[in-house]
Amino acid sequence: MKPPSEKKFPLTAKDYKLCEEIGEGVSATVYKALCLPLNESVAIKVLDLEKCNNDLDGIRREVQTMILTDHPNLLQAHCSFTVGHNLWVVMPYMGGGSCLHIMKSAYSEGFEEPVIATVLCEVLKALVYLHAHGHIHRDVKAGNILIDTNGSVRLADFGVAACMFDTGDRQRSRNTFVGTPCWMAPEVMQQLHGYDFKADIWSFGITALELAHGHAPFSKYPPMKVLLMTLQNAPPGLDYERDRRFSKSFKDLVAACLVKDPKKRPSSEKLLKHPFFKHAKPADYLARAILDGLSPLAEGFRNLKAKDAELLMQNKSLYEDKEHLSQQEYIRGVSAWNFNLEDLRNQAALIEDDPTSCSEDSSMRWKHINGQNDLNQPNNSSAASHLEDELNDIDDLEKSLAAFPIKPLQALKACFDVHEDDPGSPSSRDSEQQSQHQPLTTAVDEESAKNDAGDSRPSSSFSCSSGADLKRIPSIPVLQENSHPPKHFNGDGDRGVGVAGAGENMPQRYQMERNCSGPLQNRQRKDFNYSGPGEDASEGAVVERRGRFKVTSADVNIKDPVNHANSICGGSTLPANSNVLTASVLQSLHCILQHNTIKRDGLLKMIEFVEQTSGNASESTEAGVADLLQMNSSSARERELQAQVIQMQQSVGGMVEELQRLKAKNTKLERELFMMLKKDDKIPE
Ligand SMILES: Nc1ncnc2c1ncn2[C@@H]1O[C@H](COP(=O)(O)OP(=O)(O)OP(=O)(O)O)[C@@H](O)[C@H]1O
Repeated sequence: MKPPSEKKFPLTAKDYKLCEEIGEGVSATVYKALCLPLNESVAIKVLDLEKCNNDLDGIRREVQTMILTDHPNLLQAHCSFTVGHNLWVVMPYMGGGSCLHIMKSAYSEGFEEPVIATVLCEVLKALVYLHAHGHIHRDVKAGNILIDTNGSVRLADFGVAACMFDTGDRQRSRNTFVGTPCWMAPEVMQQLHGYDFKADIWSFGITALELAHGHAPFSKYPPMKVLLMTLQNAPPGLDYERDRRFSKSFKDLVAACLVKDPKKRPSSEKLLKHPFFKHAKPADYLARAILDGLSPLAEGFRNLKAKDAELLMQNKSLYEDKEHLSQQEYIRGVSAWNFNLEDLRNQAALIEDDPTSCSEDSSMRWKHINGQNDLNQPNNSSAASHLEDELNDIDDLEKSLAAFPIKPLQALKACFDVHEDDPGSPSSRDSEQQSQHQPLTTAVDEESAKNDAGDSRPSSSFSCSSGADLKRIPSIPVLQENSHPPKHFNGDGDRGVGVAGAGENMPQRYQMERNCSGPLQNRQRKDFNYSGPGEDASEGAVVERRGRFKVTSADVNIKDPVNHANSICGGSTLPANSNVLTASVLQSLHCILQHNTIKRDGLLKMIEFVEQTSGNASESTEAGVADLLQMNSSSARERELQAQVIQMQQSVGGMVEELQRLKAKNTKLERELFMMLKKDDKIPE
């Protein structure tokens, strides 16, 4: 319970003087301000209720939680009120800014271990308090860890906090998809059985990695990829060469938090007893260790923004291509994005449409498929390398199909249907079942991932939608006035609320455009070509976007080994040294034959799989299929799955046609070869 506030913060905009911009989030801009009657510096978070994607409940919950909580490590709001269509949340000013801000300003490689231990220990105390009071924070990350000039640490941003005691409709919110993808626990992504405070422990572990490296794992990837990697890969950790500088206890702590099964993660209370926190130091240590020498917050923020702008301009002149530019913005901004379901859907739609190949580590795959590596030798004909590419495509295809019935996809489908909030969503299959389909893992290159992450704070908002029903928000009371603080903190968000203040002018916003740089489809399109190494060791495959959602034969025509071989042996004249030619053609033909055999096998497997998936639904005892059947037959999800099966069947048809075409070419080539050999035989005569 929070004691009544001694100070009464005014509830009208005219009592505050907005100064510089000090931060920008997905849905808000934060200003340093002066509370005139109290002559006190404050931070004011200005949320545009018309633009932001939050619902009224979410906003109200954030502010209520911020006001009601009372813990030295939680950022408590002084008060809030509406100003026109904006909500102003008045908070203590934290002069050091967020850990993310500090890292971007001066510690792009992350902090030293004692700093990390100190920060995390304070954050964990806040989590212990929140969890004990029935709250899940749901957005623990460096951007939400604020540091004051004296080094004190507070966890901020209750924008997505949920109450574990909620029931009924509000409980449903814990079966929905909230948070920022890189920090999001697998069970939050899956939404199969809801989640609890252990989701914060996962985010806490990711935050530990973020503080250690300067960026969160997978932060360079688009949200969809982050989802798939989080669900399918081994949890990230401090396992790399560059992590040698960290102690065993730190590595242990991270490993304890980043366990996929939430039941196996420790509670916040238990975690606080972890030996790692013996390294934690008093707050003033932080002030000395990381704040000394940093420029004032507003100036630092301006510099970062200018850097961002410069980078964007550079990219613009480099690429001139808007889509590519959007990609760059996207990559830089991903760590600050809140997850937006609509965009995820858009990404999924894009995945279905995008025919570009995204092959990875092709040589590995070739070996995997072919069981030999001779074609990878440098001397081999280019036909062979084309073949290799094609084989990779087939492998993608097989991999995609093999992965189709497993849990992550179901989970993602569940995500798309989030609004249905289906409690009977398909239950998961174990990862062991995945493993039988898992193709070879890609080699990892964390350093390159790190370099690519860019880590510049975006100037951006990603998901601004006008949200028709939000129009009513300003007319609805938002927050209990701080002049009547609640007597009890019982975790119930349904308290009476009051509105104060209205219609004051907003200051001129920093004229930098926010990052609403077009629909995600456009941003993503080129990124799909990215085939760089993943950041973390994988227990399963890094999922190919294209293959995961739609199997097409589109790529088969891109590099046609048969045509290539044709170009070697075709034409009306024969080279002088026909024996050499014959040998090379023979080699090519051998490759083609081999390729066709493998392709045929791939097709057979695919046909078999599609038949199984579509044909035995009624009798299947397989968990995934049975789970699907539990769903209402008229559900949108089932229809979607059926549509996918049909799509796959069509793809199979396409592949069969393609195979026939290749076979015909093959026969023609064989005939030509035969003729050539015959001709060769005649030469001595
Ligand atoms: N009280 C504060 N004092 C100082 N700086 C702050 C304060 N609150 C926020 N900031 C700065 O503003 C940035 C944006 O904060 P904000 O809470 O608006 O994020 P958000 O909109 O919730 O974004 P996200 O969704 O990414 O968490 C923070 O990362 C921090 O650098």
